[in-house]
Amino acid sequence: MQTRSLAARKRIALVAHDHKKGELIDWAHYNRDVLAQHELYATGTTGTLLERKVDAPVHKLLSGPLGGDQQIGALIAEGRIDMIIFFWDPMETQPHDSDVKALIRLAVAWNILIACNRSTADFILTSALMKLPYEAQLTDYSGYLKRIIPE
Ligand SMILES: O=C(CO)COP(=O)(O)O
Repeated sequence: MQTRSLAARKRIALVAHDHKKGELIDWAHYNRDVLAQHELYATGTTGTLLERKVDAPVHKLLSGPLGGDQQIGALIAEGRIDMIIFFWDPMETQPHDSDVKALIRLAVAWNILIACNRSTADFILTSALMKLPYEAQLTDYSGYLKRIIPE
């Protein structure tokens, strides 16, 4: 079984759509002491707002619609993100809906922790595993990679 090792210090990506930014920033401020123990990433606008409320450095990527969601997806595929807190807006279509879907898909494909609402984020952040190393089991894609493509 292939696994991915998560260190005690997790690499967490935080992302929120515009109507959900207030909720995410409020949640992050409330949990700032715990979040400061981890390595934080965020899409551009979310990251700028976060830095003011969380006493910790934030790796800011591009704004979501300009490629930030895809950058997080790439980091997931490279094994460089452990967890996403993604407060996406269920009441509004986004110009980059395909990117949002792709990001959620990669999180599932790579068995990444993902919270899409505040309650789930609360349960994840208060898990005893947040302070411990963890071996995440990965789906075996070798059959897919070795599939025969007729020439
Ligand atoms: O659109 C987003 C996620 O899909 C968030 O991007 P921003 O944080 O740059 O607003």
